Amino acid sequence: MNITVFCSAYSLDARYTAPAAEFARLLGEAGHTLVWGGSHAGLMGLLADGVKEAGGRLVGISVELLAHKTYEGADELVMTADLAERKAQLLARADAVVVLVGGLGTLDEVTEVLELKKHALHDKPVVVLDTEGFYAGLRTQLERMDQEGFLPRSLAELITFAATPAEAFARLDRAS
Ligand SMILES: C/C(=C\CNc1ncnc2c1ncn2[C@@H]1O[C@H](COP(=O)(O)O)[C@@H](O)[C@H]1O)CO
Repeated sequence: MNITVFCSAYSLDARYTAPAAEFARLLGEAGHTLVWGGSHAGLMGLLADGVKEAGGRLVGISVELLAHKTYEGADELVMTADLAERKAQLLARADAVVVLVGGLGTLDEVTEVLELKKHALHDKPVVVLDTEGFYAGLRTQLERMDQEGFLPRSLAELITFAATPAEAFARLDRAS
């Protein structure tokens, strides 16, 4: 499977990096392909290293303005003209989308994927690995949208939350 992962471009504390490394190992050992932003920066680089070391493939979707941060050693590298084109490619290449801890870039990517899913423009699984309850606030906000009639389909159809790398990985298996 091609698994698109959104995650932080920053170097983080071990309580965030360890579950990301574990998820990378699971992906690689299963022979999946990681599709990601194509950078060596922070958690993105750690993830790519882990998938590669465990035997997986890497497809990087980079963007002109961040070309200097490109990961060397991807099996395939796509250079896009702008962030919008990159987001479109990250989704187009995915069989499923996984969200690890991240900042505004990650939030931008996941909200776009959810908005497109809301409009039935795709139906790919979206799984959040909610390490350390990092996404508790986002989850609460989404649940309120669901409960108070702001969503055209149930939240459970749009996105699922996993507490551990193994749980996130198992959800991908069910998606294949
Ligand atoms: C860390 C720095 C620059 C590197 N920046 C990025 N490189 C590649 N991809 C990026 C970068 N910034 C955002 N992205 C995309 O958004 C997600 C990460 O953003 P976040 O704000 O860190 O969550 C990630 O999924 C990428 O696709 C500065 O030296």
